[in-house]
Amino acid sequence: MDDVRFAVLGTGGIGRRTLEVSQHKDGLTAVAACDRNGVALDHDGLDVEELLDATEGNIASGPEEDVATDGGAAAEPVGSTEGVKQHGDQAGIVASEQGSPTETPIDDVIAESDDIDAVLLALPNLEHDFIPRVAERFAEADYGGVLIDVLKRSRVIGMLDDREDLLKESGITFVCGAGATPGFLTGAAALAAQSFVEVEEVEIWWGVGLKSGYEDNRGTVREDIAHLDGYDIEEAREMSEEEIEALIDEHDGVLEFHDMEHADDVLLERAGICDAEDVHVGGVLDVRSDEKPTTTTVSVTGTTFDGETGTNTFELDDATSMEANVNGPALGYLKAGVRNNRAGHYGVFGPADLLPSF
Ligand SMILES: NC(=O)c1ccc[n+]([C@@H]2O[C@H](COP(=O)([O-])OP(=O)(O)OC[C@H]3O[C@@H](n4cnc5c(N)ncnc54)[C@H](O)[C@@H]3O)[C@@H](O)[C@H]2O)c1
Repeated sequence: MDDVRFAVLGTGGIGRRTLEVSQHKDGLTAVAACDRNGVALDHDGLDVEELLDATEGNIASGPEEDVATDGGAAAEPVGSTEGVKQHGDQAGIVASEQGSPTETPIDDVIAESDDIDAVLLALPNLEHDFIPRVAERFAEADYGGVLIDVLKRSRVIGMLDDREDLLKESGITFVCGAGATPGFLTGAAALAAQSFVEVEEVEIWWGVGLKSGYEDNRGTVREDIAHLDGYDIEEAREMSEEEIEALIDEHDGVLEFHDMEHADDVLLERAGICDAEDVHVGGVLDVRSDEKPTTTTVSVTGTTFDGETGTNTFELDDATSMEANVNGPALGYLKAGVRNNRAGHYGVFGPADLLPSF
């Protein structure tokens, strides 16, 4: 496992950090990266430092309305720059000396995918079928490697399962929901459940302090707003940057979420650990402080074989940031995906499927 060549689709808040964290992990070489405007490719390995410097404060983020909803090439960007955070001359990857502008960034990576072991999809998920459709395009091109996403919404997992035959035929190992929650914390719940023969409830409660990362994570914040009472995904997608700022002001920078539609539920159910309805996810996001507003915990309550009822709790240190807890696990799951792919295990896998079975 010392020769994993990987690509990142989307170099926003998450994708950039994945590239950065990968430099601290063994055996990972970034060979391709793209955003909505450009692509950087080098099979000998990208100069990650240069790419990060060029895109610092210069992410081609933005609302999803400029991503077409039908399949194929139409899913490429169509040029709107509304909401794009662009402090340099050019937005995103094209500001790097390794980047080239393109109308077809994802297809450009697919064209090179014979020499790529794994592709992390750090793309927005405001169009729920966007990531499944991207997976389909890789399968149609006969890609035989790992695809991995960090998406959050439960309903997307079914859309991936619907495409499992196509993915298997192509030799793709798709690891879904492999960020922090779902991802890291789903895996923690799967481990914590091992004491029990019956799991009654899984409670995930997260805290994120995002002051210094706020600019870089506006895509994620927009998606989270859709989970607030009175909001849905369409409204969140259509909100202007000013409306988002006004909403954040109203809450003094602190947003609290309950009963979020996070795929930890279906991912734990498909691994046989508990019913999706017994999984509850909520948390607190503070965009004005780097301190976590609350400690992130996963509590799994269940009954042991000898009739005891107990709660196993997994707690993250407040010193570990959201970026550390999304990207470390995403790359860890990516490596686990490559191990499985090389062993001929194809199809759709959740984080809990890569851990001890229940
Ligand atoms: N599971 C977790 O714990 C977790 C945590 C945080 C974020 N996320 C998810 O990560 C994803 C990315 O979030 P982010 O904050 O990095 O978003 P972002 O808006 O900062 O970045 C998105 C990137 O995708 C690119 N992009 C958009 N449309 C594209 C297209 N058609 N072709 C090529 N590139 C395109 C953009 O240019 C940008 O580089 C979101 O779906 C978010 O929900 C998951």
